[in-house]
Amino acid sequence: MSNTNPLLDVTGLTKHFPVMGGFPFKRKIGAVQAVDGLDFQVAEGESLGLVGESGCGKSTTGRLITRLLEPTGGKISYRGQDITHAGRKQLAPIRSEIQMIFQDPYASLNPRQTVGKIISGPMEINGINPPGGQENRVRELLETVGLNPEHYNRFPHEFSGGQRQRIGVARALALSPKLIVADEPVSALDVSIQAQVVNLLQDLQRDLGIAFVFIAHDLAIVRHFSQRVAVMYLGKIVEIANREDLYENPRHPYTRALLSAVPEATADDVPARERILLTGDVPSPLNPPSGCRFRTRCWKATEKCATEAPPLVQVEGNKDGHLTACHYPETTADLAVPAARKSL
Ligand SMILES: Nc1ncnc2c1ncn2[C@@H]1O[C@H](COP(=O)(O)OP(=O)(O)OP(=O)(O)O)[C@@H](O)[C@H]1O
Repeated sequence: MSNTNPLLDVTGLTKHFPVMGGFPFKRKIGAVQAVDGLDFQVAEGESLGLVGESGCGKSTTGRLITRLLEPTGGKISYRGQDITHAGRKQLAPIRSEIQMIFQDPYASLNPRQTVGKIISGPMEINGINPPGGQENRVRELLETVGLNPEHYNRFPHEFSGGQRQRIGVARALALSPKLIVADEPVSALDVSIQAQVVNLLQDLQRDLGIAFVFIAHDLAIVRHFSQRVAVMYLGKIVEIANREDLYENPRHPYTRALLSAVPEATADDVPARERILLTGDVPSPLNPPSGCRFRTRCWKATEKCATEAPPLVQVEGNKDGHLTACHYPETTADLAVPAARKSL
């Protein structure tokens, strides 16, 4: 990706949710460090996958980018404009360009509104009357997402999960966005339907040049969709790289462990990737480990990992934006042999 004029430029993005307690007067007794100092860019028309286990801060990141949440720190620039703390008025023209698709196609559509009303909603709110009228545009959008335009007057409960997600996609397209944040858009769908919706999003990215931040807990889904992938762990990006580099040469032990859980078809003479089972739970973001946050589950951790947080830096010998945050990144030699695990 070109780093000149990214569509979205995020630096040091942080969101800490205050935790209140105490009696009789409630006061702040701590903070959930949901997102803690993220740096990444998204180029025009590019798809970035954001991957990690439940609770690592993916949805919070999506909501910060779309400014549904107010950041605690850091900076969000959209087309060179600082929108970190932009008010309603400054955000108005940008709101139409950045849209979100949600995980649950059942909860995200108003059951009392017709499909036509749901999809034209964003046009209505923004006072946009396209040439040919709103109804015409909605019918076009239904076709774009692979639904019959005759569905215009029907209600969400008349549709399957996959069809409902297509309606959600049509609504996101209504204002011709430049960037769509798709938050686990297929994880609530049957496996047989997931690929169809991913293919639809892929077509939109290619044909309409829309950039995507595609949030998923599953590296397998992101693999076919994203040109670049960022792996998150406990509020931090631990590795970010082009798709090929990330899947073929993971440098962070956590990425390697996540990838080892992705089923793969191998030829008879190629050994299957060794499965790395991480022990222990993800620590609480209320009180994350010192130094490297992954160290309590990492087979390579040393004293240094407990005292020094590793910065996200360029992988040695790689000039193409492959970054990792690890004091002891995996080497090509490491990847050839099973990970030696040790308890900490
Ligand atoms: N409004 C909130 N108030 C307090 N804590 C929150 C709030 N929203 C999220 N969190 C916490 O922030 C952390 C990150 O949550 P987030 O939903 O961003 O993670 P995620 O990676 O998207 O997980 P999932 O895949 O389960 O949605 C979690 O510990 C979560 O409990």
